[in-house]
Amino acid sequence: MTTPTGPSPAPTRVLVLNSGSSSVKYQLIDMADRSRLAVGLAERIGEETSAVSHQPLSTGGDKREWQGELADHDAALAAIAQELAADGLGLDSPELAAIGHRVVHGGLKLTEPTVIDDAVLAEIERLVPVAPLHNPANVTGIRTAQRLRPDLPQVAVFDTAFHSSMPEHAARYAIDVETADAHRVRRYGFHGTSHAYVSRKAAELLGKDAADTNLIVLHLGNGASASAVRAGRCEDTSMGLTPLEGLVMGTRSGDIDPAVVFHLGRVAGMSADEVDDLLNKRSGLLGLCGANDMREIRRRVDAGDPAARLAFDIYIHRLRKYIGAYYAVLGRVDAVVFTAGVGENAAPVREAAVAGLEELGLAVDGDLNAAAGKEARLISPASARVKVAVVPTDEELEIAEQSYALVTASPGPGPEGGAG
Ligand SMILES: Nc1ncnc2c1ncn2[C@@H]1O[C@H](COP(=O)(O)OP(=O)(O)O)[C@@H](O)[C@H]1O
Ligand SMILES: CC(=O)OP(=O)(O)O
Ligand SMILES: [Mg+2]
Repeated sequence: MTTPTGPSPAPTRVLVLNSGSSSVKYQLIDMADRSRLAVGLAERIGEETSAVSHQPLSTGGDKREWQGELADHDAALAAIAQELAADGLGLDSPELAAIGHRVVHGGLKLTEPTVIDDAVLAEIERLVPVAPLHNPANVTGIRTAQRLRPDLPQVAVFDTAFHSSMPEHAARYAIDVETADAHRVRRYGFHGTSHAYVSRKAAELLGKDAADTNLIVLHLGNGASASAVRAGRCEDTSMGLTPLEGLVMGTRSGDIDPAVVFHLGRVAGMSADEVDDLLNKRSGLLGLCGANDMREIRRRVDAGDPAARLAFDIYIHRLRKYIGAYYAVLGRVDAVVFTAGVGENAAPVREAAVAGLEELGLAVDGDLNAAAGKEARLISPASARVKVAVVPTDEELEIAEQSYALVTASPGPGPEGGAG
């Protein structure tokens, strides 16, 4: 057999950046075999105690961790680039095919993975007011990556994309249509990359065709959202115009009577920005009991702390309301699926979320639920009519898949493919 000679092989690696308000999660993935070459996290950006943890998986090297000050996202990306370069995986590598960015809000126009140009970046910036915790960090991540590799396609994959299939009766608020349309006030939904990925994996786990599968997907991380998925399409989701609506989250209130905002303005003299800050950053589990990490809340619940107990109960009550609502939206449910940090790890949350719902065909098996695992798995008894599943999300792989597919897509019939 001869070794073919000719041009060097096309690049197959994608660097995925998931920039949050104070952190950047990243993964370098080789799409030739979907292997992770490196994964890492820069956190507490903007504080003196910023930290980077980097795991070079391709070399089998040990995890490297250090603390120091990363003044801003620019500094964080420079540190990430340095860590990658130390393993011979630097951003200057000719093997990089694209950088894929998680972008939280794409609005009405950006509903597909998109190669970022000036107009796309301007649109992501225009949407900052409706994703104030997320889009600014996404913009910084994109700008810095563009500066480091101006020649490389930068691809945006939007959290809102999967939910753009929502029917109008789920996407619209019941407010004056002209006002809503003039200001594009409607429900967009978020965490869509996760809901899409987890829905596909859940159908596989159930051994069913996605086209014949109805799911309630519960993405419970720091931000949290539920979605009703019929045949692989989103029919409703709990987040709305912004990632504030819906479930109780780490620091966000989720659903409240909108009149709370006017009331606080009138009786507490709070400005719109102050209420925004209250509901996004000082509410949810943190506002209720002073902690937003479910592990700490469970420890305190087990120790008999009443504030933690009430916070947990409020969190669960809201979750159960959405399970009931989406059961009714879908009519028939094949599975309730838990994912993200809390959903994948917190057995007491999963147990409490479906406790007493046997009449709806829902139950968890105590042993299966308690067993830790990294794989997609069923935790309902074999006899359950509606399955309950834990499916680890993988937003980074999904972003890499979509970015790579976009930059390697055939541009249409060329000289070889044409009728000639
Ligand atoms: N073993 C665990 N038990 C309970 N909660 C956990 C566990 N591990 C992680 N979590 C929760 O997961 C949350 C983070 O989830 P994650 O999906 O990583 O969120 P995000 O992507 O929004 O940062 C943490 O705030 C923590 O409450
Ligand atoms: C949209 C959103 O809430 O994202 P995260 O959970 O990463 O904060
Ligand atoms: Mg997340």
